[in-house]
Amino acid sequence: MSVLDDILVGVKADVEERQAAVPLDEVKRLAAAAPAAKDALRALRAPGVGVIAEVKRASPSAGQLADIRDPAALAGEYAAGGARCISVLTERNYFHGSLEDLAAVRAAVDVLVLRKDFIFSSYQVHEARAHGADMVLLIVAALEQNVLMGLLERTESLGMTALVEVHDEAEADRALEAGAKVIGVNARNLATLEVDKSIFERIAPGLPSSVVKIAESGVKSTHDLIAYASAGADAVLVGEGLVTDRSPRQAVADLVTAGSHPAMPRPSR
Ligand SMILES: O=C(O)c1ccccc1NCC(=O)[C@H](O)[C@H](O)COP(=O)(O)O
Repeated sequence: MSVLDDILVGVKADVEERQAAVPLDEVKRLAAAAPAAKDALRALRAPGVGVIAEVKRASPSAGQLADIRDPAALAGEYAAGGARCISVLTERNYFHGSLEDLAAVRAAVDVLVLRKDFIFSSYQVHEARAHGADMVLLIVAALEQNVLMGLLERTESLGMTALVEVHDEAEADRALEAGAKVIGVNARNLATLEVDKSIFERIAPGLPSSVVKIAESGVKSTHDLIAYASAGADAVLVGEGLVTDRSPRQAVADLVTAGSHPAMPRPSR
C-alpha cells in the first residue's frame, strides 16, 4: 500500500466518524450560513509571485516538524509577512491537523484560507466551507475522474476555488479536462515521498495561460521561489521551510520580496 493509500484509509475512517456525529444536512446548513468565500482567482492573479504559507505540524516524509500550539498566531505572522493565502493541513493522523485549526486560522486572518486535506467526498467540501475555507485541495491521484469533476463542481457551487493537484502530465490532462482553474504541481510524489522540483518546469509549459499555476513543495529559499517563478509559477506553496524557520514572518517576507522584484518573470495571460 502506498503512503497516499494509507493516508486515505485513515481519512475515510475519520470522515465516517464525523459524519455520524454531524450529518450532511447539518454541515450543509453551517456552510450556507458561513460568510462568503473570497475570490481566490483574483487574489492569486495579483502582481508578484504569491506565497501560500502552510500550517504543517508533521508529515509522513519528515515526521514531527514543529510544535504549533497556536495555528492562528502562526497564520497571523504569515499574513503580516505578506502571504497571499494560508494553507491549513486538517488531516489528523499524519499531519496532526484539524478542522479547529482551520476555523481558528480563518478567524485570525483576512487573506485566503485553503483547506489542505485528502478530500474524497462532498461532505468534506461542505465542512471546509462551514469552517471558513476559500479554497480546497483536490488531489488528482486520489480521485476517479467522475469524482474529481463532481467535487470541483461542488466546490465552485459553494463559491470556493479548487486547487487541483497533479504530479505528472497525465494528471495535468485530467485536471484540465475536469475544468480546473488553479493547478498545483506537487514536486513531492505522494506514493514514494520523493521530491523532484524539476517536475514543475516539465509540466507548467503545457498548461494554458488562463490557468493559475502553483508550485508545491521543496521551497527552502528565495532561490527556489525564483526558479519556480522562472518556470512560470504564479505562486509557491511552502510548508516545512516556514514552520521550521525561527522567524516565519520574516521568511515569508523574504519570499514575497523576491517574488515582487521587477525582473521576475510574470506568466502572460
Ligand atoms: O509532506 C509530506 O510528506 C506529504 C506526504 C504525503 C502526502 C502529502 C504530503 N504533503 C503535503 C504537501 O503537499 C506539502 O505539505 C506542501 O506541498 C508543502 O511542502 P513542503 O514545503 O515541502 O513542506
